[in-house]
Amino acid sequence: MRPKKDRTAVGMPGGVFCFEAEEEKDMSIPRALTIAGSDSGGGAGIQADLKTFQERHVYGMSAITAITAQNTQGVTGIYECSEEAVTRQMEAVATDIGIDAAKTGMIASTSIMEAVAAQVKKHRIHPLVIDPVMVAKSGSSLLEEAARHALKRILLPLSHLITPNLPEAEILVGESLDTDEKRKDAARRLTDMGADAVIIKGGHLQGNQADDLLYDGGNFHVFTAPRLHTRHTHGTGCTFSAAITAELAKGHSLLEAVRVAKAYITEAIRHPLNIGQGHGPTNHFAYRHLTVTESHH
Ligand SMILES: Nc1ncnc2c1ncn2[C@@H]1O[C@H](COP(=O)(O)OP(=O)(O)O)[C@@H](O)[C@H]1O
Ligand SMILES: Cc1ncc(COP(=O)(O)O)c(N)n1
Repeated sequence: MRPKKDRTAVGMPGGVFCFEAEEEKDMSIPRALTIAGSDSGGGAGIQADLKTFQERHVYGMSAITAITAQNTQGVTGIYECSEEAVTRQMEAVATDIGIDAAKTGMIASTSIMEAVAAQVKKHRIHPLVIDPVMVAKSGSSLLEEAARHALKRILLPLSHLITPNLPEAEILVGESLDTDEKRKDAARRLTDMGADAVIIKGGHLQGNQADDLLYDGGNFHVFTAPRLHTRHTHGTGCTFSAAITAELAKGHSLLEAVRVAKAYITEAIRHPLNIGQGHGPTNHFAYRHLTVTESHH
């Protein structure tokens, strides 16, 4: 791309300049869609997903299922979008731009799940990562109680990967998962219910490790990281599943996608931004700095 001699760009503070559009050339940037709730505080949901897509060099698009009034201290309002609003957003991006991979986050009701599933099938959206968001870290419910069963029936069978945290996995299989064997069995059962693959995240485990257990339908893989002692873990699950989705959009294998996502989320937690007075967000700049540092050695 060539720098453009553009009067609006030249002379902007910070030496900003823009590039001439190469209209006829397919830039072939991978495109990823997030179907999730908006977090006004910018730490979780749509905002975390789009920041992650951008950092992973993927073109990000969104279908907003609900607007939450939220900050690092909690959720003060939830305003659900209509099924029509969700359908039209998905239809708009699928028919024009195209989707290389998609993820779901907060989908609060059965009727919106049905609308999402219809669009996924109609436009053959694949691979689809399902983050079965149920309760915010601050304690607010983000999924109607009655819709928990619908999530298993409607969304789970469409998923290339489902990414429950420990409490979500326990709800999905209906029992406590306090041993490695039980977690392995739960992962197998979730694939029996229709998911191609399952990763049970380790953020809620006891102990010094935050290890995630992946079952790819044939084998188990454990992605390890030390438990980082911080209260700034708002949006970790959203960030992790968005990073996996971004790598899948590039055509990478599931194992490679999870490997990159685990490194990304670990750095994003390791270097907190200290934003807000409660549970602060993940740091999307951290992995960039890590890779830049690595390339200098
Ligand atoms: N304190 C922590 N230290 C290191 N990794 C963490 C920590 N908390 C969460 N993670 C990691 O962040 C990712 C998201 O997990 P988790 O927090 O369990 O999801 P959720 O946000 O859905 O509850 C996983 O890879 C998990 O291992
Ligand atoms: C809109 C929205 N989506 C997802 C989460 C879950 O994130 P967390 O469990 O880190 O609070 C959230 N709080 N808000």
